[in-house]
Amino acid sequence: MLDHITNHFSDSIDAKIRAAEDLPPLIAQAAELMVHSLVNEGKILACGNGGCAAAAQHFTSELLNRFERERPSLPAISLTADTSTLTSIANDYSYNEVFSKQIRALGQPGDMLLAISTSGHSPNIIQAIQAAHDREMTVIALTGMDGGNCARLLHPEDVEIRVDNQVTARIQEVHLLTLHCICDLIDEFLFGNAE
Ligand SMILES: O=C(CO)[C@@H](O)[C@H](O)[C@H](O)[C@H](O)COP(=O)(O)O
Ligand SMILES: [Zn+2]
Repeated sequence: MLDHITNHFSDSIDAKIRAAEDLPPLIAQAAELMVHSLVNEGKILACGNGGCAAAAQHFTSELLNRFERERPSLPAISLTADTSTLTSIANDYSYNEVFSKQIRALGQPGDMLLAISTSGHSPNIIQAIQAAHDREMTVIALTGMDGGNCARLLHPEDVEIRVDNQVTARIQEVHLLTLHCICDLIDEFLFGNAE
C-alpha cells in the first residue's frame, strides 16, 4: 500500500517536472490573453466534466473572489454549477449541449472560454469550443493525452496547454497547478508586484 502511494507521488512529481519544461510559454500566453480580455471588459467562461468541472469552478472562484492577495473581483463564470440549467438542457436536448447553449447566451465577442478536458474528446467540450468560436471568443484549452478533437478544432489565436501524459489524474494535477500559475500571472499583470 505504501509503495502504491509513493508511486502516485513520484508519478505526479515527474509529470510536473516535465510540465515545467514544456508549458511555461503557453501558460504565459494564456494569462496574457485573459488579461487582454479582462482589461477590455471581457469575461471568462469555464467548463469541464468531473474533476475538470471542479477545476473550472476552482479557477472562476479564484477570479471572482481572490487568489493570494487583496484585489477587486474579476468577472468569470463557471458553466458547470447551475444544476437547473444543466439538467434542463441535458433533459430537453442533449448532455452534449450543456455548455454550448450557455455560451451562446452568455458569450460576447472578446470574452474567453477556458475549456478543460484531459482526453480532449468530451463532446460537450467540443461543442463548447465551437460555440465560443461562433461568438468570436478566444479559447484556452487545457488538455492531455494527444489533445483529442479539441486540439484539432482550435484556431491559431487560441492556446492549447497540453499535458504530455496518458493518466487522467496526473493530467488533472498539472491542470490545477497551471490554473494557479494563470491566477498569479493575472494578478501580477493587473495589479503589479505583490511585494
Ligand atoms: O476526476 C476524474 C478522474 O480523475 C473524473 O471525474 C473525470 O474528470 C471524468 O471521468 C470526466 O468525465 C473526464 O472527462 P475528460 O477529462 O476526458 O473531458
Ligand atoms: Zn480526478
